[in-house]
Amino acid sequence: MQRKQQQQRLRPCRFTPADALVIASCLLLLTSTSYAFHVGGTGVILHSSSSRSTKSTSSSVSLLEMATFDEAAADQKNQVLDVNDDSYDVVKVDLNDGRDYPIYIGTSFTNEQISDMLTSHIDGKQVLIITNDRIAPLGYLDKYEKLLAPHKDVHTLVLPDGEANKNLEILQLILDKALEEKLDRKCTFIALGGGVIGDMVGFAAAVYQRGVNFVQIPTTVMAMTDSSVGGKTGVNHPLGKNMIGAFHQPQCVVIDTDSLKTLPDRELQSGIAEVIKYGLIRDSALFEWLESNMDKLLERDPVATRYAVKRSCENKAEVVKADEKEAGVRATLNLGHTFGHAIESGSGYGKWLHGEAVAIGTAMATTMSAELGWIDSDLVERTYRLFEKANLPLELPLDSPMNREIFLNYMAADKKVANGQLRLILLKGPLGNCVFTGEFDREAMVNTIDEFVAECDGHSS
Ligand SMILES: O=C(O)C(=O)C[C@@H](O)[C@H](O)[C@H](O)COP(=O)(O)O
Repeated sequence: MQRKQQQQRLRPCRFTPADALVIASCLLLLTSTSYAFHVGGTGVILHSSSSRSTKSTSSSVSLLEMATFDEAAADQKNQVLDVNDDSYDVVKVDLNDGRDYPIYIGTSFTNEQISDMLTSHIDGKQVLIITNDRIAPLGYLDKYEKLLAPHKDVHTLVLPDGEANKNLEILQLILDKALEEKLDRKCTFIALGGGVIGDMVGFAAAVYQRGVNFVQIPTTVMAMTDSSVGGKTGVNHPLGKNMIGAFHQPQCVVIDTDSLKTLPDRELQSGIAEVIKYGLIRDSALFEWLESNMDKLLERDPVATRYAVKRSCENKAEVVKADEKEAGVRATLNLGHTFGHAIESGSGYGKWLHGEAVAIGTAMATTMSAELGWIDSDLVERTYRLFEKANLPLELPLDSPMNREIFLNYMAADKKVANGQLRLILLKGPLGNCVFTGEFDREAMVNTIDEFVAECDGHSS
């Protein structure tokens, strides 16, 4: 492990009276009811408990409907898919009300294949392709525009790249464009880009004329393995990440892993954080495969890449099917995100790539799980080693503004807070098992935060 075992030499925090009040009330509120369930490994065990009532929620039904994933995946280690480069895979996202949709995953799709896929999922005549100013000059926008032009009335919009631009002001530009072009309710928005574009375009589609169709064409590992699937759309607010949004599912997701050829290394590594996440929370075989194949992923080996993308999409589709609107098990996809989102918001959007913040957040969740005695040190070491192999950060830099106060403030507003109680996803048991719970020792959480901020500027200032 490279991360230093930081001494808990805690200097007194300098809170203003107002800050102290906020934090004190957060900590008090966080000790109310508790609700936990356990997911992972070769099955799904539900154990929900509450100090006020015994909850038998609908999430128990969807949880138990989940397949036993590890059995099917038992032989994954060192295995790569026997895929023909000319073929493609389809992972289906099963939803109710006829909203099922396919995720097409291929390497070097032919123009005809792309055109067929897109036109078969775009009903109306009008299309608005939205991308960013990093993707557009690389030729992808031209390519999709030309492919659709013989069939559709195509409009395009290029937005500024980056997490700092995932906000209501930039979202407004999408709505302005749609209105200027007189796009009607039958139109389809196409999100061509990474997670920021996908989340924003999806949200614009959710609210434009109270909802129009949209299609995801992800171009980053982050978007291919996570954000383009499952219908979480939205924008950031200065007071919290993804705080304004909607659940709105796409018509289809078209993943051409060829587009990763132009992805900067840092972005590639950032996306791998979410792939590691699936391994940690529910797919131990994927984790083991990553332990053996990380080099191939970093070298952009097409077969390994496609395998990681497909496996991630299968995991995500399975969880989304079980719990589309995050009533329960879907929250497990948030491993490391409560800490990570606090880091993204508290450091200023754009300072960290999402996956980098999630990597540090996952290191925090892993450290806390170990401090609680829920996982053994071997799992902590394997987790750290895998993130290190992916060149992902596991600690905050010395110049980070983060401190305990900032962490707790953002975490108290996390979307998983219910009735004042903060719930976290923590690892528990062998690799591939996690819990979503509010029942944990607060001291372990605060100790973990203190350990990670001990040498940061934010702590000492
Ligand atoms: O799809 C989900 O559900 C996830 O939580 C996946 C996350 O990896 C993703 O970052 C998501 O956008 C976070 O959502 P949020 O609800 O925590 O804002």
